[in-house]
Amino acid sequence: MSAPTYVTDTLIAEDIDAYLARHQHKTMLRFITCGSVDDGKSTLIGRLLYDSKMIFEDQLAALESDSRKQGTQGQEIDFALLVDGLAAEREQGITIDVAYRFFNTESRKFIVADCPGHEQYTRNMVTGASTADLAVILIDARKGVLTQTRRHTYLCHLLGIRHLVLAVNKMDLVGYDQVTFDAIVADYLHFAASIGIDHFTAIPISGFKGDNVTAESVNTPWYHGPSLIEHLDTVELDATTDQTKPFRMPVQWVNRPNLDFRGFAGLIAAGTVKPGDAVRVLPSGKTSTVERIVTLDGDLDQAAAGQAVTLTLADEIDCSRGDVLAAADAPPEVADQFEATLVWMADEPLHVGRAYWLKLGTQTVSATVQQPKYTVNVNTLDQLAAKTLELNAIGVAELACDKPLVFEPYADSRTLGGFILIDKLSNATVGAGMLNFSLRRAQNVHWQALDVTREAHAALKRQKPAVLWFTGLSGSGKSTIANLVEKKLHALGHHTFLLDGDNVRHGLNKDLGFTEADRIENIRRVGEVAKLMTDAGLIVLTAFISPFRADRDLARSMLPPGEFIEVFVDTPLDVAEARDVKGLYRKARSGQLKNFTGIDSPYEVPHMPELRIDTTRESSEAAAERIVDYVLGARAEMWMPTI
Ligand SMILES: Nc1ncnc2c1ncn2[C@@H]1O[C@H](COP(=O)(O)OS(=O)(=O)O)[C@@H](OP(=O)(O)O)[C@H]1O
Ligand SMILES: Nc1ncnc2c1ncn2[C@@H]1O[C@H](COP(=O)(O)OP(=O)(O)O)[C@@H](O)[C@H]1O
Repeated sequence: MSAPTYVTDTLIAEDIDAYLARHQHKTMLRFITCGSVDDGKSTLIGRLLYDSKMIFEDQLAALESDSRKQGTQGQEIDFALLVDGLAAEREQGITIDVAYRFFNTESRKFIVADCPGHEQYTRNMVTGASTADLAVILIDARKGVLTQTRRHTYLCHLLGIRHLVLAVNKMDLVGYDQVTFDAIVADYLHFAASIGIDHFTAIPISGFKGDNVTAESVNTPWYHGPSLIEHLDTVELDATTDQTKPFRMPVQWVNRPNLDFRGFAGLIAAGTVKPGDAVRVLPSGKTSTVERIVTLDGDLDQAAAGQAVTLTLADEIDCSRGDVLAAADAPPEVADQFEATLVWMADEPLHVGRAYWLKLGTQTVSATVQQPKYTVNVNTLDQLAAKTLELNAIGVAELACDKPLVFEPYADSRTLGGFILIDKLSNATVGAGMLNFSLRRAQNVHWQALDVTREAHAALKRQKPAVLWFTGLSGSGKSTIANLVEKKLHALGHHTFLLDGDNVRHGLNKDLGFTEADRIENIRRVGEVAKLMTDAGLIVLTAFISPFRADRDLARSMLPPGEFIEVFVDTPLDVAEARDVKGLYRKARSGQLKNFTGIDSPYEVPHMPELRIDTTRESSEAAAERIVDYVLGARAEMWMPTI
């Protein structure tokens, strides 16, 4: 095989338009390099960049002088310096973030993600691997297959990378010995097969000397396969494979410049599409026919996976951002409960039962994750029992969404099976996940349409249902005020029910304690019960500390707008502690009671409660009056009962 010719120009050397024009016909391969510092990952990438002349002259000059200064490779160029951009990283000798580099050959453009090798950077590696077509797993020929080789391979496989290259590096240091190479390959083959990998390409290389990297090496006459760059240049791309699958296009946005044109724009995730093809809009299931395929360069007769297009349909059907257009006869599934594999990416662990935003392509829903079925020890691949997922943990759990998702298992489609979880308050990405399958549960349990509706229940009681959600520290006055409010409402002929923390914890929630996870579950259940009670037409009062904002917000989200009234009983800690109605603060201070709210367990104050009661200024009686006025006042006037 002859080595591909490199493109020798650099970006600054020519006009950007000419550059783009010259490269636009090229296909793109995204790949990731895995291995630890000592395996020579940065050196290898540095060499690929250097040999493809994708380094600017000023960088080159700096590189040569840096190489001499650091003296890591004698008088020779240390390619790793080119890649290990961060100063801290150079000092520590580790690659800490995902760095993306670009280079190209005559036929392909490449984006390489240089991912850190250490276990504490699993999340970074997952980020890089999730979009890669190929992974280069580097092994030091002197060391062979190590724990981290197995970990990286497992992660790459988990993240759906179909092409694996086992680059046995530093062959120069083992005298280019074939026996060493063969033994490593046999060892790796054994492991790869055990986790379901059926093929990989093994190449003996020296990133430092250049053997089999960008050209065949004379030092390995026993090796007859391609050099690394030849392999990267010819390996089949995911987009090519995806074209043979049924058509799918998540709708990115609806293009409606005037009344005569309505197009659905998106990136085709799989398959091909032609005018005249029957398509189905999901989740609604409505069908239509493709009329035109519009692009900036004019209409197309056909488009395929990887292309960004705008489709117009023959019928005026509902379709908006987040919907998926698919082949009418082979649509993806729609479901709201799944088993998924999750990678936890936040310092704060997963909160079982808490609602997160789940973003899958253009679809966003609210989702809760259940206790993991197990987590995977990424070094031994053992499955372990776990209550939650900590930073960098990988686990399998069930999750439930508040709305159906159009999806495919991740193994079939990264686009329709891969998702991220976002913390609703901080907006930070806390996890990444892969949908494994839908749970039939959701499909077989249908909402039962009740003849006596919630409106009918409420109308008979002549009241607008509501949840008065009292929140505040222990001893703040929640129970006292809620009791008074209930008495007043009752006296006025209203149908009410008070759910009190102490009482519910003796029955429905007697299995729960005061850990963060248990409090989340406590509030989730109370939210569900309160919602059912409003369905029955009641005015519900709840008196729980409910210390976490996200959980109160979840309870709020279960109800129609205006029905959830958050009452923040705002009593400073020192005042509540001085009252110490139940003697619990004293116990907490003396260490007899752990996880006590305000002492060694947090309380997140509401940002925008409907009502705030400062019990140091307002008597319980006055507060109760004010709350009753609010519930029966402006809110109620707007409401006319209908049966
Ligand atoms: N560790 C710890 N922290 C806080 N509270 C404790 C704890 N242990 C027992 N108790 C008693 O339980 C009551 C709070 O239960 P809640 O269900 O309201 O708590 S939470 O909403 O789940 O946080 C609370 O009642 P109130 O004082 O009425 O708030 C306490 O009496
Ligand atoms: N303005 C007020 N509102 C409510 N409670 C008050 C007020 N002032 C003093 N208290 C006293 O504070 C204590 C609150 O206890 P409790 O209602 O059981 O609180 P929580 O249910 O929040 O734990 C009661 O002893 C109550 O008499």
